Amino acid sequence: MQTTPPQTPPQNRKDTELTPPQNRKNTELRVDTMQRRFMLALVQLPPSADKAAALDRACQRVREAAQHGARLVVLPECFNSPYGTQFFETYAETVTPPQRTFIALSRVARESKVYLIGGSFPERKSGKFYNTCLSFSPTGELLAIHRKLHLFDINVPGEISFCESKVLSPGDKLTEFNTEFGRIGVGICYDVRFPEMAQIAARHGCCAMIYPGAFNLTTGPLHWDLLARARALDNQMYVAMCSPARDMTASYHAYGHSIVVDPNGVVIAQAGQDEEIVYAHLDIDKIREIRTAIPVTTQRRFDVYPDVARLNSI
Ligand SMILES: NC(=O)CC(=O)C(=O)O
Repeated sequence: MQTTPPQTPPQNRKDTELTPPQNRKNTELRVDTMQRRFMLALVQLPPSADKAAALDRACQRVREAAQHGARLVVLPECFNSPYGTQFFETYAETVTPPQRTFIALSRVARESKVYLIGGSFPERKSGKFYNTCLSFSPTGELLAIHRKLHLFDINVPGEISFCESKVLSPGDKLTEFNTEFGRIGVGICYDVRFPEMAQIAARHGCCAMIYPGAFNLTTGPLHWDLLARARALDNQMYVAMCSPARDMTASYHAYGHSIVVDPNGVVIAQAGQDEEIVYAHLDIDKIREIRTAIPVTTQRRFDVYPDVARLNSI
């Protein structure tokens, strides 16, 4: 985690540098310049063991989303590798130097002129492995690297047992970046279960929290929608979660149902279980309206309980 306050003004900063809360007016939406309405697309792709084919298909669908007017496009968790600890080392790539996945995502973001939150892929770095999401600008510039902070280690007896930490290491920082629509926070899948991340992003002025994710047939029906709605309502911000499509022949059965929730906690777009692109208009003014009507953002009692954003100050 970064410990010294960055000097660069937020609008000129690119990636994961976060202004410490004490230097910023909390709860202010970061909409300085800006375009107040834009289209988000979640690309729900089928899982594939063929990395090159999956990457091609992802790029093709990003172009399609851009042609439909999307300005921010999101891919699913592990979109070009099977999701399983036995696969991560085989499919892993480096970010430095950039390898195939980085190069293809950067190129398609540039060619399609979209912001791209490139799902995730297994990353190899200094002898360790991470579940990593790269975000690119419409010029193909790398804006942010998010390494899944909370690893998916669960055991629901008789249902599902998964232990990402057998192979993966956790990331160690929060991820936000600026766009002309507003500031965007990024997490990966299991990260959505940890409300502090979204809360901090909201208090840093983010308009949306975006999670590439791959829930399963046990936790998906139970928690997927509920978590997306909870993070959105608690923080009066947009929340989107982008899943792989379901494939019952794959080793991991993803839930699907990619979802976009508005700052009232209302689901405004949702996929089924198959391959699909879901579109939603995000309206920055709506956040302000909702926060004005039900002003919990400014009614917090930090005199009684601590400001979590300060506790997690980076
Ligand atoms: N796959 C994940 O990281 C998380 C998940 O499936 C769950 O939280 O449930």
